[in-house]
Amino acid sequence: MELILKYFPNLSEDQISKFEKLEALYQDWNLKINVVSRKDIDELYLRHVLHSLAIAKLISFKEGAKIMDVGTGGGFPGIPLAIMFPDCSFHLVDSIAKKLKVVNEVVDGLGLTNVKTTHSRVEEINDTYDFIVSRAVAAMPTFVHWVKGKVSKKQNHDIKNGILYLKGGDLTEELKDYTTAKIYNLTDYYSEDFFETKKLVHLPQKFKV
Ligand SMILES: C[S@@+](CC[C@H](N)C(=O)[O-])C[C@H]1O[C@@H](n2cnc3c(N)ncnc32)[C@H](O)[C@@H]1O
Repeated sequence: MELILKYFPNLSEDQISKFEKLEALYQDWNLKINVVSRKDIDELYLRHVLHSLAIAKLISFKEGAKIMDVGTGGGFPGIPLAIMFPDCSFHLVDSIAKKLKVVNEVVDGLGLTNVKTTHSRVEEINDTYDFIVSRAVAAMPTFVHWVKGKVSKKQNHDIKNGILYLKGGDLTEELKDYTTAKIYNLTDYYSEDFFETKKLVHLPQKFKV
């Protein structure tokens, strides 16, 4: 938890309490339904919570913003972001029901009221969002295809609506067709070795003018 406060020192008491509760909730639920690897559970705050919150280093979602987390798995990056931005609504989607069982239990355990979950492939979701966040789900061309038409055209933020994707490694090849993509190195935000190769990609939605 000190790790979170190191980078996000202005959390409210309620946010601190929710972040603190995450560890016990995931430890408990992960024993019943394995959604997070053993090694990752031991380093939950580094590998999952802080990593998810890299998005909050780039953007402060405004009150009322709608965000979808595609392929949320055990709730990342959606749950840490929902704690960080209590005035925004988060839609966490995954195609595997047992993962969402864990997410729903964690959401209930925390008393989070700004999270909705749907068991579905994202292609079946018919709604629009200010931002679509994700981590480790599909290569960018596939992902872009899946979420086409799901980004709202009404702009309310300092950066353009679109995709915010947490990715690792060399992205040159994967992003070569996306000339508007902006890549942020997580080492600009965090000093831990874990983030050395990690990146956040912002792909603004293209709009006809
Ligand atoms: C490697 S896991 C990543 C989970 C989580 N985002 C994380 O970083 O811990 C990929 C997740 O994407 C989900 N997924 C894959 N394709 C999907 C699709 N088309 N629609 C919804 N979820 C999908 C899988 O069920 C799986 O839970």
